[in-house]
Amino acid sequence: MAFASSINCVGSTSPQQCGLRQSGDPHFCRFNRSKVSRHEKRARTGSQAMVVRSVFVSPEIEFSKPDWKKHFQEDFDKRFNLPHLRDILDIEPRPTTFSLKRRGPINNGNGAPINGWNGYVNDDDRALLKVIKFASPNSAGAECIDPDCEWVEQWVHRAGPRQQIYFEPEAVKAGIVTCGGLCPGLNDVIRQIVLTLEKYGVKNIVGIPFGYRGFFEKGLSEILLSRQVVENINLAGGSLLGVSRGGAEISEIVDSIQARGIDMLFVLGGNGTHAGANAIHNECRKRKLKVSVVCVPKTIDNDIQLMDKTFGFDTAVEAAQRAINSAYIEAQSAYHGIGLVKLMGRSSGFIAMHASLASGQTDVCLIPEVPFTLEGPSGVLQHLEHLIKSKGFAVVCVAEGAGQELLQKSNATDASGNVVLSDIGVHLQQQIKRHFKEVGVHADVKYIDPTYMVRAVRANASDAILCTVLGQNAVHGAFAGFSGITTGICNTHYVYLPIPEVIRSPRLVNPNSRMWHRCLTSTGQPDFL
Ligand SMILES: Nc1ncnc2c1ncn2[C@@H]1O[C@H](COP(=O)(O)OP(=O)(O)O)[C@@H](O)[C@H]1O
Ligand SMILES: O=P(O)(O)OC[C@H]1O[C@](O)(COP(=O)(O)O)[C@@H](O)[C@@H]1O
Ligand SMILES: [Mg+2]
Repeated sequence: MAFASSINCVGSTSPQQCGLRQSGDPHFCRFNRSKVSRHEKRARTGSQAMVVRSVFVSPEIEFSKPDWKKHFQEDFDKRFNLPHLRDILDIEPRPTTFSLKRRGPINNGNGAPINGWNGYVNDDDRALLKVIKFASPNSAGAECIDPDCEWVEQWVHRAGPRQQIYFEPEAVKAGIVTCGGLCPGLNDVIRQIVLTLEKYGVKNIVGIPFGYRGFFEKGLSEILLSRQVVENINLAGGSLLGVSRGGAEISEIVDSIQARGIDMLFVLGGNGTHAGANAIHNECRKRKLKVSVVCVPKTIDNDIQLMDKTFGFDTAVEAAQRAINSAYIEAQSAYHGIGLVKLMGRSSGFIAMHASLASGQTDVCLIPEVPFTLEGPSGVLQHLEHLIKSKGFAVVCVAEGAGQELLQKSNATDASGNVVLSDIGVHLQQQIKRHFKEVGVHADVKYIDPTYMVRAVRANASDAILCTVLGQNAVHGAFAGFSGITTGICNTHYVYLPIPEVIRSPRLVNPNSRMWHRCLTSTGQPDFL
């Protein structure tokens, strides 16, 4: 199948770069050979007609048929439809208790707005997911649906308060849980969820300690939450509730949800946490429980699909940039100094790329999505030698998941099943020292690993705002009766998305994107291949 391998993602050479590492989904960014005749023709004539997809496209869509767009859109609407408690339960809504006006009634008691004023989101409101119309699959950063990159509208559900709600606030017990690793802004989101729940009139709010484990591990008890408890928690990093990996026993968790009488569960976490939340949602459905499971994506790596960014990412970049700045000062002040900074990014190099761009002080940025060699005339070490000889110092920024193929694999996994990576930072440090010793050139290598310092800081202003909106929207989503959804910012608008769509694969830096090209322009680095 020479053809299939020739039309993988733009600029990618491995399945990981197509988002296949976790999803194993062969359709994520590869066309079905038998159904793409025009594309095939182009590929065979040798042009660079390779296409990156921003969304999954069902293998059933036949691009050779004139009505493929209609089928795509029907399929898209079906997949992005939000699961609702009504799907399994015979329930009626009631007018909301969430008031948008300070004084006086906002509706006449049955939900109809007074004087035509209406500050609520309509269930039929939609936001456009993608706004660039690419002229060809070869346009920089093109994300296409079909081989010819035609314009296709992709509408997703708008987030926000609804006029009708599906819970009696006074009777609601709400739970909040934070899973995975830390991320700046967790406390901001917890705080906003609590404040918004109280605004609806909810009185029974609890935190589940230390992630999913808190549901069933002995000795861990619920933390009562109220405005008073959460008032100042946003002033510190970390999570008031604690976090953990592993321990996602779905049926035990749902038993525990039932035993505790939880009606709404707010789950803050990354890809793994979302998979767990979706499983909890499905188990609740199976048991016909009136439980709303709503996620807020938390990942410092910024690796959740479809979203502009996740909370904490801006803050992480700011903190990472300070580490790069220190490496720069150290390198510049030393005779033949080389500053080396390792940043987080298990499979996605967003922090390394953005921190390099923000600082403007990086000469070499290495990320998991872009393969590189260390040795040889086009290798990283030769380039560093050139930098030392030409400008006297150099700064390297590497993401933890970069260059794993150069290292010995440990085969170890953490409690959540994530592969424990080999340390590329330490490896680079050793290899740089060895190389310069071998070529007889003095080099003073200063290695900085600020990863946990980056993760532990409190959210900056822009993240604090993002956390506020996402926390509030999570509560609005639960009261609206949705379950199995997550909240996010897509193309500057706030939306709800069904969980499976955002965790098909981790979001990766597109090596053909303008942003990666800007990073290369800024660092001045060559291809290391
Ligand atoms: N596929 C999965 N199904 C159910 N639960 C999962 C899955 N993957 C991870 N989890 C659980 O989600 C939690 C967080 O996962 P982890 O990968 O550590 O962090 P993150 O959610 O940030 O990716 C852990 O408790 C883990 O056991
Ligand atoms: O040492 P820990 O706590 O397992 O965290 C390390 C990992 O956390 C991450 O920041 C990702 O965390 P999440 O999986 O929670 O999103 C990775 O970049 C890093 O590999
Ligand atoms: Mg994860």
